[in-house]
Amino acid sequence: MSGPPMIDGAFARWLAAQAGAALVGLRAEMGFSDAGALKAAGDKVSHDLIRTELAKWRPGDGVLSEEDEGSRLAWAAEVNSASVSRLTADRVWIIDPLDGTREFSEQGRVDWAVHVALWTRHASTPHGLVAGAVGLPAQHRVLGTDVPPAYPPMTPEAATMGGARQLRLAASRSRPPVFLTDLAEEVGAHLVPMGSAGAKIAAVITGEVDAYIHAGGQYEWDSAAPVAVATATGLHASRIDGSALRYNEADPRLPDLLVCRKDLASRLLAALHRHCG
Ligand SMILES: Nc1ncnc2c1ncn2[C@@H]1O[C@H](COP(=O)(O)O)[C@@H](OP(=O)(O)O)[C@H]1O
Ligand SMILES: [Mg+2]
Repeated sequence: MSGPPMIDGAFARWLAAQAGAALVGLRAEMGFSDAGALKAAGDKVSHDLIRTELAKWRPGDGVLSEEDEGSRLAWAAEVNSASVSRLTADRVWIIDPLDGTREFSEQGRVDWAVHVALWTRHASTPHGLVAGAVGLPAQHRVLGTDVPPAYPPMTPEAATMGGARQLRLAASRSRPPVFLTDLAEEVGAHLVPMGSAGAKIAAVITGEVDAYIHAGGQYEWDSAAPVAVATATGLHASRIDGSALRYNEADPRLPDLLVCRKDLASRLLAALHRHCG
């Protein structure tokens, strides 16, 4: 019997591709006249598909999903954390079935993504992410830890900061951190507004932008898969105070992060310290 790949990284890529194809089909079928209906259907179709395949092919693993009330409310007072199975599981899939839901509902936009990451309790890295894939269906690509992309090229202009080419900082289209305009001016950068944390981190991975800074709110599922791929590629990924990103915590809120090439990390962290430390 043929099935999806056995190896977790390749399985994550397969799952992201399956969900991506379903989402592309949904956009074609529903059109863009009712954005609210398209967003709701996109979240549901992708979540149901990923949940079904995980239950079938990885039945013993835990799941933390944006669309799953049970895992989402693990920190809330009314939920007994002992009853949340992912908190005692050794392997937990952290998924965002549709990241950049808003952009998904806008015709022509390609900055939306499917996130599939695997966290394990005994991983050797602080973030604990051992596999991951970021599907970018409208860009016809999936980035994954199974075949980590090449480290992005470093141009001499970017290395000198303030040289001929300005640094490019990806930022949320709809909720950029309030300090980011001042910070960008200070480090000689210009902002590149984009939807979806996955699409922005993918843009750092491919070298389209030099860094992604976010603050003010996000959850583990918004960054787990893209951070897994970014770090497999050798990029820097941390909280904006430089501390480690941690996943499968009882409280899945993970409100800020910096992803960039390693050569830029200390300068951007110093600037972040000045602007919001
Ligand atoms: N202040 C905030 N609070 C909570 N979530 C936020 C947030 N800012 C961004 N996000 C989430 O991070 C993802 C990327 O956001 P953005 O496109 O603005 O960069 C989106 O995920 P979803 O599309 O999965 O909801 C969005 O909901
Ligand atoms: Mg998201």
